[in-house]
Amino acid sequence: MPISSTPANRRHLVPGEPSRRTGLALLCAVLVAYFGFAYDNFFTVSNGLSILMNVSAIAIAAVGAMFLVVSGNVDLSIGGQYALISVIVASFARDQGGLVVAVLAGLVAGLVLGLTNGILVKYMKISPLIVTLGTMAVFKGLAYLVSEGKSVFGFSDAFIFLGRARVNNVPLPVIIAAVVFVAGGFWLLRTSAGLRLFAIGGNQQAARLTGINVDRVVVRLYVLNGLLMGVVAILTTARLGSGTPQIGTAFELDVLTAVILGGVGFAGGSGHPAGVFVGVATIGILGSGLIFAGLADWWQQIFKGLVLLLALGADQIAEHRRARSARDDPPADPSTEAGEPVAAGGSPPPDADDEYGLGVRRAREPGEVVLAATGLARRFGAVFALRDGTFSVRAGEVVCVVGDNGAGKSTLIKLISGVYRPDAGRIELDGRPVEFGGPIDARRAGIETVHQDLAVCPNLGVAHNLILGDEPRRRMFGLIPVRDDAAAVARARTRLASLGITLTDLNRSVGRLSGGQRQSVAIARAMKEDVKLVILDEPTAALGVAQTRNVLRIARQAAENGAGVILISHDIRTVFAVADRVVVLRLGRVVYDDSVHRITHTRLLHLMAGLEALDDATTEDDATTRTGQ
Ligand SMILES: Nc1ncnc2c1ncn2[C@@H]1O[C@H](COP(=O)(O)OP(=O)(O)OP(=O)(O)O)[C@@H](O)[C@H]1O
Repeated sequence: MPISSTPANRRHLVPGEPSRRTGLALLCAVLVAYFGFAYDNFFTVSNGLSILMNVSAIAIAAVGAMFLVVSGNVDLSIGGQYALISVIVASFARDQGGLVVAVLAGLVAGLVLGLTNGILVKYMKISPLIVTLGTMAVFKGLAYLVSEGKSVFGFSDAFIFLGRARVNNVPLPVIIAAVVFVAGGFWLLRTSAGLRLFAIGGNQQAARLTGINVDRVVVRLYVLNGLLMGVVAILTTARLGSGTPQIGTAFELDVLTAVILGGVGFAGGSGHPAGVFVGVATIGILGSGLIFAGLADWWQQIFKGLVLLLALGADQIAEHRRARSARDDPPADPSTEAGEPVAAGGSPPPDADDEYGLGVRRAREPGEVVLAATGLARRFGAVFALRDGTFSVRAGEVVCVVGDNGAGKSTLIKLISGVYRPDAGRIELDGRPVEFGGPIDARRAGIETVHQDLAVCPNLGVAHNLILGDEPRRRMFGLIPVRDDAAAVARARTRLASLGITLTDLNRSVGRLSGGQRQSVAIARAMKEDVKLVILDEPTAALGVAQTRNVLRIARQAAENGAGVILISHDIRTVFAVADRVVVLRLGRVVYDDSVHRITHTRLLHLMAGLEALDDATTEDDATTRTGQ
């Protein structure tokens, strides 16, 4: 797939990977052509309006379903919600007689049902498929219970008018569906909240680490979905003049088919409202055409089921093609993979210990202490993961923390980045004691962590990944708050340039970058303007030599830009290539903390492995060997 470059003045970047299923729009065109030729009355205004009327319910519900599937969730209970809300609305419309009361009852019912689904899915940590399969049955059953299995009718004219009113001969439900669809599509593509749905669908953990409250977003999506089902049920009940528990049978089949047929990936993280529009149109035309053909209900079910299977099959093929093209794509910028190290102040010849040839020259003297950890301890049950974590990091300094497996490195880092609370000891940031209730607190205080699993969203572009959680915004027409992608690109360019990273296409999905480039993006994201400390957890673990060299150069540059850097590594060569100081952990204690110039490879290995007893005085030999002085 050709990758377009990102013009600096592009005002809008589409989030998520393209669906690669635009071919399915053809299905819609073929159906229209076939039914149009086969049946004389198919291409009439009244049939067009009747199709629009019939799909208006699907179109409104498809907006909620699109949001859910993009975020990696699903709601199978919408048919049950449809039936239950319909009989509730009908009961209120009949007994209370008032339009407002019936509408409010429908919206409140939708809100409660959506909230129920959201809470069950998120806080009970159950798969959305299973939860909503269960609630589908419950809601359906309740619809029969509430209505005693009968249709509820006898509404006021005002209520019936809501479903049957026309504006310029266009039914009101069609107009409402169009407004909901356009507003929903705009919200998904153009706002920060919409971008976050794609992020959650692409990598939920990464989204969470950028500070997005994933649970809250997902619960809200289910609530919104319930509200939209409220709108659908109100309009249909008013139009039909009755509420019945049979309504909504196989409705979820129609809606999900439209959404998946329309290119929304079932795995989450991709999709476009224009595709969903085509999906909805296809379902509407197919439904109408099958009625024209005079086929019985069960044939319609069979056809729609087959179309859903076709859509899911196409989704699988599209996923496969996406993965293959990501594998086959050349790195976006070979220069960032094999580029020569650029150290501040020029590139001195690499010394003997600098096996990566970084040629680091410290242009800046370490500044004030940014982080001071004293006596940090943490145990898990009977296991002392960390007994005495005492060390400090200065601004502009790279401190490598090394140690054998189980030495306590990750625990130390998790205490500093707010993942765990220490059992004992204290952390000072810029000379002030701090206590973190969670990672978000640490990030707010200026501590950024690049985790080993990178925590980037592979389905989002470079610029979108860099701004996630702190998206620049602007007001469209001075009124509507939207994401400011031009500012996002500008911010991304500045950030990448400050670290010497050259990626020209900032709209390229991060999943299509090489491992080294992905790591560079993750580090760049951590390098916020006000960052004080950057923690890099094994940043070169899975990289080749050229990529490792590049990532280490970027880590070094982060320090040269003024941040304190903690780098966890198992690789001794990394330590000597990039560190100012090295901290060795052994069995939960700091057993060495000194300049990298005062230790040899051998002694460092011995300390890590516990082969050398703690020796206060670093031997003269060691120091001489390393520094060559
Ligand atoms: N959540 C936990 N529950 C129980 N034990 C834990 C937990 N986290 C760490 N430990 C234990 O604490 C010790 C230190 O673990 P830690 O992960 O901090 O070491 P590490 O130096 O990062 O190791 P590695 O290099 O293998 O990742 C180990 O014995 C580990 O099994």
